[in-house]
Amino acid sequence: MSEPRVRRAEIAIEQSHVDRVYARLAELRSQAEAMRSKGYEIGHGAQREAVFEQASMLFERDMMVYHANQTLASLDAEYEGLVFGRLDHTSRETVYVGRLGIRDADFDNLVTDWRAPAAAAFYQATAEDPMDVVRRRVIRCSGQTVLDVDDDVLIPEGVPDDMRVVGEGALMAALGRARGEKMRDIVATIQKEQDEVIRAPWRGVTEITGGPGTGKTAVALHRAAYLLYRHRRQLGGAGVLVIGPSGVFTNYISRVLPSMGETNVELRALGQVLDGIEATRQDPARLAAIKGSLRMRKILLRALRDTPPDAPTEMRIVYRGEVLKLTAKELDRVRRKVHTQGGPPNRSRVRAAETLLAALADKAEEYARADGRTVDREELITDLGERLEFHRFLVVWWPVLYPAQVLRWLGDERRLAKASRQLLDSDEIALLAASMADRSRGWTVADIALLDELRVLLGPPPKRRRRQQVELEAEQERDSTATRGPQRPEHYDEYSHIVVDESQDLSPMQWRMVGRRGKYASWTVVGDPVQSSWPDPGEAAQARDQAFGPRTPRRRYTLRTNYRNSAEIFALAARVVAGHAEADDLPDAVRATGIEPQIRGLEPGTVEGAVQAAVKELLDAVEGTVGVICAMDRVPQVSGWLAAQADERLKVVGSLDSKGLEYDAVVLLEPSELIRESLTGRRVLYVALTRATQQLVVLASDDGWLPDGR
Ligand SMILES: Nc1ncnc2c1ncn2[C@@H]1O[C@H](COP(=O)(O)OP(=O)(O)OP(=O)(O)O)[C@@H](O)[C@H]1O
Repeated sequence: MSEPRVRRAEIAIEQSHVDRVYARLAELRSQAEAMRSKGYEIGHGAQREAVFEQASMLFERDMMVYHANQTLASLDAEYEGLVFGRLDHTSRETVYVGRLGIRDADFDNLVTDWRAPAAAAFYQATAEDPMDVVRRRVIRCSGQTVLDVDDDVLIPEGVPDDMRVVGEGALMAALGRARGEKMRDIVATIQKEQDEVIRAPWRGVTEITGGPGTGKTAVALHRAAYLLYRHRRQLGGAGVLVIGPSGVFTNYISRVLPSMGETNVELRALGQVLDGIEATRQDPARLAAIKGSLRMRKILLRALRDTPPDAPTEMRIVYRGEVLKLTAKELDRVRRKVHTQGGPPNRSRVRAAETLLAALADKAEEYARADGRTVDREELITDLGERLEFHRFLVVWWPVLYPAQVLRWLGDERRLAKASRQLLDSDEIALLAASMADRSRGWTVADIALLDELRVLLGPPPKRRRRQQVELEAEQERDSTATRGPQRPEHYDEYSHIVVDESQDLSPMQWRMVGRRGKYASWTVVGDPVQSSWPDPGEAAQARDQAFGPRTPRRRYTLRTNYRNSAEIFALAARVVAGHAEADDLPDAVRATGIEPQIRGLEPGTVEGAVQAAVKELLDAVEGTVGVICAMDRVPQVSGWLAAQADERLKVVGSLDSKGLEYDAVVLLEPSELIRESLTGRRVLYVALTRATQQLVVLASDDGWLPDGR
């Protein structure tokens, strides 16, 4: 038979299996729906029963409805193809591999879940170690239709006469395909080195390093899905948290886990870790470096111990006809005493009251001594402690404090200077105070870690005040940022597994924030030191080690193949970062396209037109997305230039927000500006240069960004 006829025949064989799978899926769906209705019926019946029976029935109903809903959610998830692989073993047994495991009515496997041990050979078998697999087949579907098949023969001498082999290069075909707005899963083409990381043991810390495009993010997400499948009992309850650098990024990766049937993983950007607030704005590099450094912890601690701006500066209270007066200095002494006894201020109210009463008693004794009298301290303390006026004073002098409020105090330069003695210089103080004083623009991503630190340092407000806190913070955010409904209202610390992507960029304060959520967790940590935009890696490493805990075992994997960029594009990126990375840190790009990246000079006054022309050209040249990457503060201007080019495939992003993203084609505007705006200049430029899969146009008015200016 000719090759096209063989291919058609093989596609037809796989189509008949895929049809059986979908028919069975429809049956399972209606069973799940029936179970859900039955669950609701039990609930209705229960209303008429005795209370204890009602409770157990309601529980049963909840479980049934829960399970039915879970099943329906995973059956309904959007997939590009439920069945994507097939293994033919030497024993002639065949195993179909897919996103879910499905059995027929006789309990025989129709599809094996990709995460099950029986599917491991799909990813791990090689010609050297074929694991009894004669033929590995990738099946490409659109909806329920098989479009193509692609085979690898692992034991050529084991191919039986009636087995046909079609095509080659499922991976290359997948890499060459156009990119959409959201990342796709890679279950059908996971490579062996990646599979090893995905299936690594769940305990401890698994570190994944590798250059751009090596699949670190894809691997980390598939690992989350794998771990939940294999260790749901240990990990499912407290849940899995995935932390990404930005909301744009979490949105980009949001479809990967649902497409594998996992809907219970929480994705959060660094600006969204704190419930109720969503920060998207980035600070300029110098300011971000101050806010992210460990010095801030001490500054915050000093700030919250300072006298609140509205606190009264004097106390007067009448006891037995005599005015007892505490001056500002004396009140400060009392405040210091309460703080030095430790404990978060919101939990130290009672101690504050006791210390204040003791100071009043001291004062009364001091007056009495002068007149040769004595004072009954106990009586004084009981009497004053029960007075309404005393409590009225206490609530304003030792108010319940909220993180947002204390952080705003630092907008007062004098107060900040006091809190940052010997920690910040005067320029840094001016910069930080100006940022905290500016209420018009809401919080930045770096502020979230500070708010979280304060949350812990201040301690929880009394219960009835918590609602007020949410309202206060919401009110402060209303103008500039959107509020999110709290998903996990308390118990922040209970995630069982945390995935941190782009971990090279977490500041020490962000590591503290994330570490707080993983006190008992195992970790998957993804990063590439060469792409780092954080200026003090030593301090960040220290905070990271603390987040993991001192005795947590670690294992490290390095991925070395760049699946994203064409070899031509990556060669330019590698040249630009050469002096800032060891050759061993740079991956190999596997796919050549024959299209070199273009570098076009810009003359003054031609920038807008040049951007518009390059964008138009690239939108015509590629089928998928086109990204325009520029310096962070240029984004509004460039978006304005492209407002008329209404095309959903076009996105404008600032350099820092381009982390982790990818486009079919990229226009990179003024690379020297990217270097200047960041404290780790070339590394950020390297990130921007490695976002394109097919075509790259660099528009530059100078050559300073190229090594040797060439
Ligand atoms: N085995 C694979 N099969 C198909 N596509 C793959 C495979 N591995 C990686 N890719 C693709 O390569 C691209 C890069 O992957 P990913 O974004 O995970 O890389 P990364 O290492 O996180 O990159 P960066 O550090 O630049 O953010 C994605 O489009 C991903 O789907």
